[in-house]
Amino acid sequence: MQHVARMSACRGAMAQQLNQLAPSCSSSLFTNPFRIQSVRSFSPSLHVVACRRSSIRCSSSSHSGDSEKPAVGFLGLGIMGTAMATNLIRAGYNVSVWNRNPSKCEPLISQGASGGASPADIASQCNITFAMLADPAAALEVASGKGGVIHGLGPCKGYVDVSTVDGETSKTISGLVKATGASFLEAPVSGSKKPAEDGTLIFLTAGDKQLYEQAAPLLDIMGKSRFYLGEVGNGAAMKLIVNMIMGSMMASFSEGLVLGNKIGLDPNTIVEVISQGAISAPMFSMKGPSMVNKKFSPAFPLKHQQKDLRLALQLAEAVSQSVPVAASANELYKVAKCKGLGDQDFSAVIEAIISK
Ligand SMILES: NC(=O)C1=CN([C@@H]2O[C@H](COP(=O)(O)OP(=O)(O)OC[C@H]3O[C@@H](n4cnc5c(N)ncnc54)[C@H](OP(=O)(O)O)[C@@H]3O)[C@@H](O)[C@H]2O)C=CC1
Ligand SMILES: O=CCCC(=O)O
Repeated sequence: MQHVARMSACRGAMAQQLNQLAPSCSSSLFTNPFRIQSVRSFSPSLHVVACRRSSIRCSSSSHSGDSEKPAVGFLGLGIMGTAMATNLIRAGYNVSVWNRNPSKCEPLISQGASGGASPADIASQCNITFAMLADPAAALEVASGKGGVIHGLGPCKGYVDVSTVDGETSKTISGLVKATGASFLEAPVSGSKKPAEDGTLIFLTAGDKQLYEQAAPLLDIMGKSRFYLGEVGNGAAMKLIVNMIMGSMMASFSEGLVLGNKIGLDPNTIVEVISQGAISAPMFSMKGPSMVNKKFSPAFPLKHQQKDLRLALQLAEAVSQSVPVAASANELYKVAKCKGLGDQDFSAVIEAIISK
């Protein structure tokens, strides 16, 4: 992990140097919103064609006076936000935190973070503010409700929303943020509680390219790779497609375990057989043993997986695309939610199948 962190730091510094050399330009890299730029495939040639909007080029001094590091805000300290903010604190950043339920700020404050009275308060103190919130309603509330982020934002500030929301919500937040003169990046993540703790998330970003570059050293502390996908909405769409596939895979895996068990096969052996074949996936190997033991300690809460399937179905509906497998999986997650399993891990969807 230290190795990953060191490599990320080097990549960030290298990108920064190259960006200082970057000419003002237009490039086909930016005309195709789906062109991918990832840390794993970092190459100087990708960065030297980076366009920079000088109008939002600002100094990044922190409130502690450390001009090397921006002051960072973090809003939303659930399973993911707590782990991500912790990594920023451990990397030596001045981090200010806020959570709706303030008790979740305490462990971070005891590690050196500052607290804030509201999202606006945090945004006004910080250069870059991250938000990791439950769903579109929460993301909108924190961005623009009473005491919301936009009341503390302004020119030279950046807002990075890493929550999983739909593209329309993200575009609405982007518009509100940009109206203050601040810049906006959507950056939902692939990876769950453990990758968040280990700093190995995958960021799916879209929006202001300069903010992407400014936030890169922070993303590289929290993650192992990052993709820049162009216009706001593309990061959200990528995330929803990944989670649509994941939700269907988990439902199908659950069906196999339940059927196999019913006809007398050892479910642990099913997990082992799958792990050695072409359909092996880390998710099956990680979740299988605890599912067999009916242990659903939440890493990715089931209610969020159902939200993501719902948003993916809306995305498909908007372009008249049939997604019958995902639609069917969504029904199972709805049943599981009705059975009171919303706060359990999403692998608890197996309980919706067992009762059928
Ligand atoms: N867990 C995972 O594996 C992953 C989750 N995600 C996504 O990340 C986001 C967060 O997930 P996770 O950390 O697991 O979720 P949690 O349920 O653990 O945390 C949700 C956070 O949102 C806050 N929140 C909810 N509603 C509101 C509101 N109306 N106003 C202000 N704050 C609100 C909660 O505050 P409070 O504490 O006060 O309730 C909490 O801080 C979700 O969009 C999820 O889909 C993405 C990748 C992986
Ligand atoms: O949104 C949650 C994703 C969980 C994962 O990628 O393992």
